[in-house]
Amino acid sequence: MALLEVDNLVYRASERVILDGLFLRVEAEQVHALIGTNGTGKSTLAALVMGCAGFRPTSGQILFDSQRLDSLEIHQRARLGISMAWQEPARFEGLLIQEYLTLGARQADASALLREVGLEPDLYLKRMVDKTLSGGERKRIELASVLGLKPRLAILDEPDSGIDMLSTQGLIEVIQAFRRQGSAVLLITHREEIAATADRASQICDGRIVCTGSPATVAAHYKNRKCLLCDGLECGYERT
Ligand SMILES: Nc1ncnc2c1ncn2[C@@H]1O[C@H](COP(=O)(O)OP(=O)(O)OP(=O)(O)O)[C@@H](O)[C@H]1O
Repeated sequence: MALLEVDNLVYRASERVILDGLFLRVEAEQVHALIGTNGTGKSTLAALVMGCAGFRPTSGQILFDSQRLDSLEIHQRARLGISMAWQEPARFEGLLIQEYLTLGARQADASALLREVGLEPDLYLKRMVDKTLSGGERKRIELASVLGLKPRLAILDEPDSGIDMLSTQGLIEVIQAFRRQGSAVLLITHREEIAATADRASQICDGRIVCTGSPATVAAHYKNRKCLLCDGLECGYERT
């Protein structure tokens, strides 16, 4: 039984079908990359798994460790061991970085976590999590906070996105840190070299998973696709 099982998930918003019968399995302690063109439903899937406000499946189900998540709020899912680093990390005005990194994990070593994401503790521990931090610094700090929670499943939504973000090698090392501590990772990325570090990968297209396999297989499938958004037929998608 996989740690995360998404079965025939449909999600409609504003009369639009965004996820259209999506199946996905993420195994315990594995890094699973999710790739796909813009607007194909990656962040929506992440929000549905995390249980963000306003995101509930239209139909289908999401199981975590064999337990249905449907009726659980975001904090209850967090208690089960699901954590997420957002595409656009939030700011928490009035909190020191040191406090932020130990909020959900009191025993966490904030200095060690900062080093894991390539930030010098002496320069950052006593700074506020506010707008004086660059986008890349906020993203690193959010990754550090998720790492410190030691989640069973970390959902990383485009940890590589935007300017001034983690260097590729630095990010790969952070992903390895998740792996070392036994966290499974759902890794949403547009970068092939980041996806290549995963154990498995899936391609999402028009709200469905159209290919799952090794990162190399999925990247090749993605790059060889005949259309920007396919119906799963042209690329030989077979639902299993
Ligand atoms: N509430 C909503 N109403 C209408 N459309 C929505 C709503 N929420 C999301 N969408 C649309 O659903 C599609 C999927 O969005 P999502 O953010 O999941 O894409 P994504 O794959 O993460 O894209 P990107 O790679 O650009 O981050 C987009 O076309 C988006 O505009």
